[in-house]
Amino acid sequence: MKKIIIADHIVKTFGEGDEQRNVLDGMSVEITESEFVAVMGPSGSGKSTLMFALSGMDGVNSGKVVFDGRDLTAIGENELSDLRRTEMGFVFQQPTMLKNLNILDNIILPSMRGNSKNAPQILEKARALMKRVGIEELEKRDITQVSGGQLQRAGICRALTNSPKIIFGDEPTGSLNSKSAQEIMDIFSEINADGTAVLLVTHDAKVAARTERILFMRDGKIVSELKLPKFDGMDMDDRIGKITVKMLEIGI
Ligand SMILES: Nc1ncnc2c1ncn2[C@@H]1O[C@H](COP(=O)(O)OP(=O)(O)OP(=O)(O)O)[C@@H](O)[C@H]1O
Repeated sequence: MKKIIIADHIVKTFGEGDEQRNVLDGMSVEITESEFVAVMGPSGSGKSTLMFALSGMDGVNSGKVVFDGRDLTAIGENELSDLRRTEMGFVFQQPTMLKNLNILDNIILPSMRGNSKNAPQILEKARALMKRVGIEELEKRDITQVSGGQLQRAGICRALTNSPKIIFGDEPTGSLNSKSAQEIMDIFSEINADGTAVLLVTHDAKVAARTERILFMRDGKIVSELKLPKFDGMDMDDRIGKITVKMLEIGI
């Protein structure tokens, strides 16, 4: 299978002088096309920093990140931001949306930038996605007039409107109740089943248990990983058990 991301001995340093610290400590990782991956680890172990490095949202001090054949450490900021906009999707714990735009306009805004000639197709895609995640009735609503789960669904539609090759999620279910979290994970599973790679940073074993490879981080390194078969909707307890045992084994 083709590798969509190859990160080779990446180092990311924060702080200066005595405070200087390698938050990513020369780590390497590869993500395959259409993989469903979770990154777990204690607070401060570098999970979000890794996600920022793999997506080119933040640079690295040394090492290389190759995304679909392009070296993110060697291309300019404009090319990088185009690449992020067109080939990657991002979902955060709290979707940042503009208060003066309705849900639909928030969803299409990033895809429209520099691409207004494709407005009809973008609109069509956005509406199809909204239907798929069950928020088609909400397109005219203000972002303050929907629930957290509905807003997160809108965030996922926004991330998918450009048909990215990978979705990065940083604690995407972190602010949702367990029913909404479950529904959002169903959506991520479907997106992945359609062939989009999904990489989720999470503290939640229930979220990680839906994926097929879990990377465990500590002190800026991947210290272990766990592979799981595709989730069949039945074996949740067993998967959570395996993750818990692994975490105990490696002491995180
Ligand atoms: N811009 C920054 N400047 C200085 N230090 C930073 C910066 N961003 C992150 N750090 C530090 O790097 C370390 C790793 O942060 P990161 O957010 O990647 O951890 P994490 O594993 O995602 O943690 P959490 O689970 O709490 O979100 C932390 O000690 C954090 O304080």
